[in-house]
Order: sequence, then C-alpha cells, then structure tokens
Amino acid sequence: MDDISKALRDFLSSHGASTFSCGGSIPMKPSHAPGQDQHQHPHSCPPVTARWTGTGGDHHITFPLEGEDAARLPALVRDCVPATFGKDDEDVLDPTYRSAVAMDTSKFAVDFDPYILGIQGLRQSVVAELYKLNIYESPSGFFKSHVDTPRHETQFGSLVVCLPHPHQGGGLVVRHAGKDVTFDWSSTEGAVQWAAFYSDCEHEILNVTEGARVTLTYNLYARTHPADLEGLLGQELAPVDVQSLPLYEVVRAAMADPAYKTEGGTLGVFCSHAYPLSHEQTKVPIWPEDGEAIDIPNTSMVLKGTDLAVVSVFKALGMVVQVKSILQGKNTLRHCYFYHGDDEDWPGDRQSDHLGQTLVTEEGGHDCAEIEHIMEAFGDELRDVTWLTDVKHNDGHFVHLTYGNEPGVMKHYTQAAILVTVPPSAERSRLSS
Ligand SMILES: O=C(O)CCC(=O)C(=O)O
Ligand SMILES: [Fe+2]
Repeated sequence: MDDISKALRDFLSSHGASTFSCGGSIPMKPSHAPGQDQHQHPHSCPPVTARWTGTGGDHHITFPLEGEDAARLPALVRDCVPATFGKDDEDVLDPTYRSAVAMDTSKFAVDFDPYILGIQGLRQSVVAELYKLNIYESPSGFFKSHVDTPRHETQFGSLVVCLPHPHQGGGLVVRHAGKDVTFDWSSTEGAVQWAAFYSDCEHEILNVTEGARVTLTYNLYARTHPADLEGLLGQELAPVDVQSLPLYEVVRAAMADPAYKTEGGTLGVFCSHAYPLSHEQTKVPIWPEDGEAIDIPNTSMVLKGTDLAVVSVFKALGMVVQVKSILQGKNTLRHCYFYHGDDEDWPGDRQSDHLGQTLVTEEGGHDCAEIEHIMEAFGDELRDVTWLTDVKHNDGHFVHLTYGNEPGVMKHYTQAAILVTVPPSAERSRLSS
C-alpha cells in the first residue's frame, strides 16, 4: 500500500464514525413565564402547536400536552393515515415493516421553526422542507431499516424533530459504513429533540413500548454550492482543518517527489456516501417560493462527511478533483466496473472487482441496458485510475434502492468516486509551492 493510501485509510477510519449524523435538544420555554427566560435560554423553544382539518372540522394541539390538549392526541392519531413506505417502485402498507401513522403537509400546519435548532448557518445554506408528522404509538410503533428516498440532487440530509411527549423506546438508529448511532429520546420530556443525518444513511425506529413518539420530519436541501456547506451540521461535523491532516502532508510530499507518477495520472477514492442522481437538465428552479433558481450542473453533488473532507484535501493542494458516479448495470443492484481489456473490442459489462481501469465519463453513469447505450450517452473516455481505496460492493444489507420512505421518485442513489488528476511531475512544482 502506498503512503497516500495508508494516510487515507487512517483518516477514514478515524473520522468515519462521527461524521454522518448529529443531534441535540432544546429545552422548552416554561409556559407560565412568558418572555422572562428569553435571555437565559436564547435557544429555548416555545410550545409547538399543530393545526389540522380532520373529522368534524378544524383542530389544534399544543406540545407538551397540558390541560385540554391531553385529550386531543387521539383525534390527531385518528386523522392521520397508516404510514406507508416505498418498496422498489411501490407504495407499500406493511405493518410488519412500518407500524405508524402519519399526516402529510397538505393536511396540517405547525408553528415549529426548524432553524432555531442552533445548527450553524442553517438558514443561509439549507432549506428544511417539512415532510410529515409521524406518530409511533405503543405497543407496536416502529419503522424497520430504510433510507430516505432522494428527491433532488441537492437533498443531502434528513432532519427528525421529536416533539415533547412521554414515551419509552422508539430509539432512532442511524447506520453508515459499519457504524451506528442511536438517538434515544424517551427520557427527556421537557425538550424538543432532534437528529440530522445524511439521507443515504440507513436508519430505523425501534419499537415504542410506552406512550407515543410524535415527530416532524424534514428534508434538507443545500441552498448553495457544496463548498459552502462545510460546517453546516454543527461542531461535530465541522470540516477538519485540512492542512493539519497527515493525509494533506503525505499528498503534498508525493506531489513534490518527481518519482511519484512522473507521467501523471488519476487517483481514485470510492465515496463513503451514496448520492442522488438524475439525468435532468441543469437549470432547475427548485425554490420558486423564494424567487430563486439554482444552477445545478449535472455533475455537482452535495458532498457529505468524509467525502467532502477528502475532496477538500486535494483541492487545498491545488489539484483538479472530480466526483463521478459509478456505472450501474440494468436490473442489478451490484455495480459494474467497465474496463478496457487487452483486446481492442469492448469487453461488455463485467461485474468485476478489477481495480485497474474503469470507464468514467464526463457526465457520470446511469442505468443502461447495453454497453453501447452507455457509450452513446457518455462517450468512451477511458482513464487509468489508481484506486486508493477498495472498490465497494453491494451486499445483502444494502437497502438503498429497495426500502425508501417514499416510492417511485425519479431519483436514485448512486455510488460515486472521487477522481484526482495528478499532473506530470514536470508540471507539479506549482502545486507544492
Ligand atoms: O419519525 C422518525 O423518527 C423518522 C421517520 C422516518 O425515518 C421517515 O419518515 O423516513
Ligand atoms: Fe426515514
């Protein structure tokens, strides 16, 4: 293993755990002391009121439930519908996979402001779009492992806000790259509690054994360019100071060494996260309510966690970095790596763990029936990639394309790779200076 691979592995194994989710809690503002505690608790949360139109007319309920509100929860539950989820391309109601009720945003309004959560720079850089109100009741509320269905290339995360209401169980387990974090909100009733995670992370809600767990879910979209998202998800996910990383120093030293890739080449790193991808055209007015339209180049991905950090290291050294999707074959969740064989002809799609060469196009890849279609769509640029990490394979636990929280959307997740162009050594002096 060369020095860069080793430094990269060290970096990924030491930073991989804490960089895919974060959470916190905000104490409720005491309801009997209006205004008084404002200065002591700048981030305290006023009671949260939901209004909806349901059986018998208009209703409202305020959390935490006090006085008359205590009797209103059954009405809210009654006006919710059994929560479905996406399985492959279908909307499925299956209480053995998800047992909960939910209300769509078309049916209710809530006065909770997600931007008070104290997440750094949230309002400027993120659109938090309210998605659903969910209720998981004892004795059987739960939602098995799934990933949140991507809706747009700029969607990078999910936010779950747990309203203050007594319950037991119902832990939210978020998994990524063999690590997991559990957010257990059963013990604290005097606070709004929240968790945010990158949306391609698998998560599940454990059985609610007492009471009712009431949540608001939000889709998080990047408002601005990926680079501006650094530090977004709070302290824990703050970008590492790239120049202080051993990886930075090792890459810098390699670039300064004329013997390292004298002729130049391409380094490849398989991304830790999966990314939503579509083939839509570039100009997408996604926030018409704000009067804005964002230019989203096809190839731009809102990089997440360690992927962002790795890209930042190479960019900080002045290198050209691209992120490309990995081509996928039709009717298979396994990835295909296309490579040029010894023969002149295309080898066809081989599901292979071949590490030497891969077909990478300017546009990324997509599901194609035949290699010819891929070449038609994307051209036939071939690059010799030196992979610094192992090729990732899907395994039986990979639920990305199977269990979503919504079916049949136009986006899917794709595996991606970071490609770094290493100029010939004669041209590298400007990098290390
Ligand atoms: O209520 C929650 O904790 C999250 C629900 C969820 O994962 C979803 O709706 O996709
Ligand atoms: Fe979810």
